[in-house]
Amino acid sequence: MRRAMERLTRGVARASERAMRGANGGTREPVSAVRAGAVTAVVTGTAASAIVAGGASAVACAGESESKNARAATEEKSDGGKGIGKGETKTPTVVFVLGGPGAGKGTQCANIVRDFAFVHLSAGDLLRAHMKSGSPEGNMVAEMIKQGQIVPSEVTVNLLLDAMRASGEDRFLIDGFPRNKENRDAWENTAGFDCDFVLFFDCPEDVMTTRLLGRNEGRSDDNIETIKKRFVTFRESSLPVINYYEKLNKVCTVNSDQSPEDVYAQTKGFFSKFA
Ligand SMILES: Nc1ncnc2c1ncn2[C@@H]1O[C@H](COP(=O)(O)OP(=O)(O)OP(=O)(O)O)[C@@H](O)[C@H]1O
Ligand SMILES: Nc1ccn([C@@H]2O[C@H](COP(=O)(O)O)[C@@H](O)[C@H]2O)c(=O)n1
Repeated sequence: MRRAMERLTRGVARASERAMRGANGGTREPVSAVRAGAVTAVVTGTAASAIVAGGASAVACAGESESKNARAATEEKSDGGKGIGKGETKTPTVVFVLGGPGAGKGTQCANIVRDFAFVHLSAGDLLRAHMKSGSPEGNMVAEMIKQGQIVPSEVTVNLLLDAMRASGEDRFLIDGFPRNKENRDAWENTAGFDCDFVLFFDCPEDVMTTRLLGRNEGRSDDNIETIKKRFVTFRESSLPVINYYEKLNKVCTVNSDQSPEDVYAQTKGFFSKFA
């Protein structure tokens, strides 16, 4: 684990340099990854799954209650981890947790942590803590969050790696990451291992809007103006990432337009192999 983390840290500087050359806060993702007709569906409030290409795979994943790819990854890991990463004998288990703003990612991660041996790392929480530093970089992060924009990957990946290292653990729910292609590239170029699977909470925008406006945690981005911007960022930059993993049959989709209990009943099925 330690060697994997040291390698991650070395690699992140190189990847960040590459990513930062073209970084613009999350608008570089090709919208072509999203099916054309579906964009309208999202604008009108249809659940995001309507625009994720390869939806059949997601249904298959949900129907199985355990991702085929997650199982395959576990089988590889139980074989000493050979073939994962670059000569590492042990790699962390990572589940990326994605979904629109207010879809319920944090709420469900808390449930998973209670019942399974995972560390929850929220990219948004790490960035919010970082912005309180008052440093120039912290101020930049504060402004980008207020505008609903995606912070350059160098910042986020470093915060995640530091937190992973500090935990001393080897199973992580990484919530709200990767949020765009730049995030994903930075991860791929540095980690040397991919996620086991992506847990995608799918929820209509009108439902998410109501939840965010009722959250009442004093967040600078839980206001209607920023919420609209966050939805645009999600559609344009984050859904293509889900599309990408969908094509790899790695997405486990949960309909999060249900009570928290019902959402969790569906969610925990994907973690049975970790019990
Ligand atoms: N299934 C649900 N039904 C109703 N309310 C919910 C549900 N899940 C979460 N909430 C509430 O909605 C709000 C947003 O939930 P949460 O913070 O978990 O979402 P999130 O996806 O992590 O959001 P963000 O991406 O903005 O951090 C919270 O106030 C939470 O209590
Ligand atoms: N990978 C990420 C994750 C988050 N952000 C910024 O933080 C904001 C809040 O994120 P939540 O997951 O807590 O909703 C988000 O809108 C982004 O501004 C980011 O840049 N990169």
